Amino acid sequence: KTVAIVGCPFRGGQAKLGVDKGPIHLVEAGLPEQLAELGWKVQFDGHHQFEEIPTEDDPPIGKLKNPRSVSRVCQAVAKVVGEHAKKGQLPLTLGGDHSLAMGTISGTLEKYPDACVIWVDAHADINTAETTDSGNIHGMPVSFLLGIGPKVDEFSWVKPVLKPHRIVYIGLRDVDQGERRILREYGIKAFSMHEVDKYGIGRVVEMALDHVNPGRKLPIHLSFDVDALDPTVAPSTGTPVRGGLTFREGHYICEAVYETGCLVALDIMEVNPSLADSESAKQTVAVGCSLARSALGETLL
Ligand SMILES: N[C@@]1(C(=O)O)CN(C[C@@H]2CCCCN2)C[C@@H]1CCC[B-](O)(O)O
Ligand SMILES: [Mn+2]
Ligand SMILES: [Mn+2]
Ligand SMILES: [Mn+2]
Repeated sequence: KTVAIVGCPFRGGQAKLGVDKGPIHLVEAGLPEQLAELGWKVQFDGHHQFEEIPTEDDPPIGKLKNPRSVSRVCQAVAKVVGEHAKKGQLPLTLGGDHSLAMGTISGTLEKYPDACVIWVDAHADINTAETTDSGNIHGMPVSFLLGIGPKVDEFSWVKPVLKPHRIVYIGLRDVDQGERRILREYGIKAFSMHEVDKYGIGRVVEMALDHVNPGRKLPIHLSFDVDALDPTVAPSTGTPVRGGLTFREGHYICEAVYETGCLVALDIMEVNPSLADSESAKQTVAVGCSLARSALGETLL
């Protein structure tokens, strides 16, 4: 089985510099070799060069920042991920900020229209053009994929391919008021850190899978924002929030998803190597690599 590494050096979905360097740090930490070690055939065509749209040519649309750049890059990513998936490969997208998931999940669902999404994150990333406060599109990908909220012409290419009962969240602990309303209104299942504490990660993952993939027959797209982990575990990320998943809880999710045998696509997002001292940056890059390995079959015994 081939894993196709899609390096996406992109930061337009948010304001901090450095998250576009995530892919190169993950690759230079040896991720391709580590996956080959696990027995994967590894295809890595080099990092995608997204031609930048100069800021002066990409003014906000309403509150949305860098809309043309985000749209163009995500459309390119959707095409690349879709192509790899159609070839029967497993696309592993390395971010880059989480707005990229508009592209990755669009690509996956083109090949696997009935795929379900497991979204591991401190945040719901489900703000609409109306509910967003920041205007940072990395806080919005899920709303575009569901086709909810006011239409934004620039993003008309994003088809409403995702259904509310086909996504489940694990790790939420910083959800805006508007997002809380949307989660309730659409009946979207979310296991916050409260549920992780209450039931333990084993039961939470089982309940999450039972919700979106009851017979374990549907393909799974795992979209992992490293800020789901506690900042002591993954410090070098753009929007850290205290009280997150432990190292083991994060890896357990990946191991359990791999065990289903249903994984068809994986995103490791929001590693920003330039946000902390080099030790913390290295630690965060190393966690990104180990999460990917666990989701792709690495076991402890
Ligand atoms: N909901 C957010 C948005 O900007 O829309 C607001 N939040 C930051 C904000 C800081 C002040 C207290 C409330 N939270 C970040 C989140 C997006 C995270 C995107 B991800 O990809 O990193 O998950
Ligand atoms: Mn996110
Ligand atoms: Mn997040
Ligand atoms: Mn983040």
